[in-house]
Amino acid sequence: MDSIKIAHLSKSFGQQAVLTDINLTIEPQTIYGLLGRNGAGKSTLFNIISDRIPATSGEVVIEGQNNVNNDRVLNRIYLMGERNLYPSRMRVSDIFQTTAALYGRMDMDLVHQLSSQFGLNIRTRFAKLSTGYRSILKLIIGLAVDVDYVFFDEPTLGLDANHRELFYSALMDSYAKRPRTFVISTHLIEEIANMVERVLVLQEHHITIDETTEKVLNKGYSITGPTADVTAYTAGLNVIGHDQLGNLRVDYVYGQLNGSRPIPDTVSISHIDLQKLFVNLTSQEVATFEN
Ligand SMILES: Nc1ncnc2c1ncn2[C@@H]1O[C@H](COP(=O)(O)OP(=O)(O)OP(=O)(O)O)[C@@H](O)[C@H]1O
Repeated sequence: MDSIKIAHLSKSFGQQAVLTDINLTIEPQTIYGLLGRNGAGKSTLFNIISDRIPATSGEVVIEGQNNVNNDRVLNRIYLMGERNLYPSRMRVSDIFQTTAALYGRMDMDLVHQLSSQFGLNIRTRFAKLSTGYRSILKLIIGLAVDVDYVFFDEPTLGLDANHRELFYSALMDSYAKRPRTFVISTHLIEEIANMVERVLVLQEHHITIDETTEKVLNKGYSITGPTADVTAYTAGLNVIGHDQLGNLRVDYVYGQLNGSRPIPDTVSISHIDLQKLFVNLTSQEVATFEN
């Protein structure tokens, strides 16, 4: 099994640049979280990888071959996108059958098991499904179709908390049985933080972070204490944001702390969660991304 290599990929819509010179390797058998603020270009990236829209320049190479109009390699990937591609009068059961025929391989036992667990009536016509059940239909396909790369674009849109939990556990079960790559784009960062092995952050048209989740979390710190002590301690560090409450200040740092600098008794240091880290990294006008 090969990787997906994205080289010098750029995409503009008219005058608006969305992706600029993206270089990225998506490895086999890895669960990724793709994080980016609204409008950052996550769906655009997914749509180009799956050849639903053309890139302005650059290329996507899947298992050694350029993806454009290449059914052989496009058949190795599945994109669960935002768009609803199915005819409104089509029944759920027919959508499953059609997709199975298109890809050649689908775990129909899993389809029926998940349909029953999610309470999805397979006799229903697509048009009659609620937003949540449209997501459920598409995520069942994403879990059951036998491909090497699955791209989930906002997979839990409209799902209640119970169904989101069910999806996460079904994904982990499926991954354990047949390891393959899942790239999950979501704004519910903390819900996927424990599942994802690598974190990708898309910001300012670029991939600014491509690291293991463990490394990313190890580099995120909050430094809390009286303002003067905190700012003295964090001077020269990569401070990505701060909170202020009266004289109490929290500086958020991404990267190395200064090991030789003594920590004042008044200051406490702890790691921060992925969501807090992401919010601070992407709330700046111009962020810096030190290693
Ligand atoms: N077909 C299109 N024509 C013109 N502009 C587009 C088109 N598709 C996307 N865009 C623009 O490209 C930018 C990126 O959109 P995209 O949907 O890829 O972002 P996203 O990161 O998936 O956002 P969100 O998290 O809000 O879903 C947005 O400014 C959007 O308006």
